[in-house]
Amino acid sequence: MAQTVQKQYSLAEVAQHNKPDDVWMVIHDKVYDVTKFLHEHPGGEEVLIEWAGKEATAEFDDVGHSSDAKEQMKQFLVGEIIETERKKKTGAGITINQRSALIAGSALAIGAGLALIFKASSKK
Ligand code: HEM
Repeated sequence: MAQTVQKQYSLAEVAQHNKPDDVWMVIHDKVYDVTKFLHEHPGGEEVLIEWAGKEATAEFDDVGHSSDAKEQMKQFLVGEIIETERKKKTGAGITINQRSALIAGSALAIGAGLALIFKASSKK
């Protein structure tokens, strides 16, 4: 099947679909219309309504949705976020996952601290 060009939406456009009878959301820079899925969502309709019109990537990932869920969400795909507003930049920008940067930073700081302690104790 040929790759179709996805419709481009701004975050502001998605934000207008924020009512219980019109629920869009952004997950990994893709736009989903989950209005018809609300009643079927195993995690309940409330969470979907709560994130209506919003960027719900972190929340979606935090649940640890199954590959079945990821397969299922494809049928609700209506487009993608315009390139300038995407979290994951392609081209000039780099992908920064702030959480993993924080973890890596802390690990580095702990490592440096331990190295100092070892250095100090080996001087004795
Ligand atoms: C298109 C979007 C979504 C689809 C297709 C989807 C699909 C599913 C499916 C199939 C499950 C059952 C468990 C699994 O297979 O992983 C599930 C559970 C769940 N989902 Fe979603 N989901 C979507 C978005 C979201 C969002 C945005 C949130 C939170 C803001 C959310 C929160 C939950 C929760 C809390 C559960 C229950 C987990 C449990 O009981 O252990 N989902 N979802």
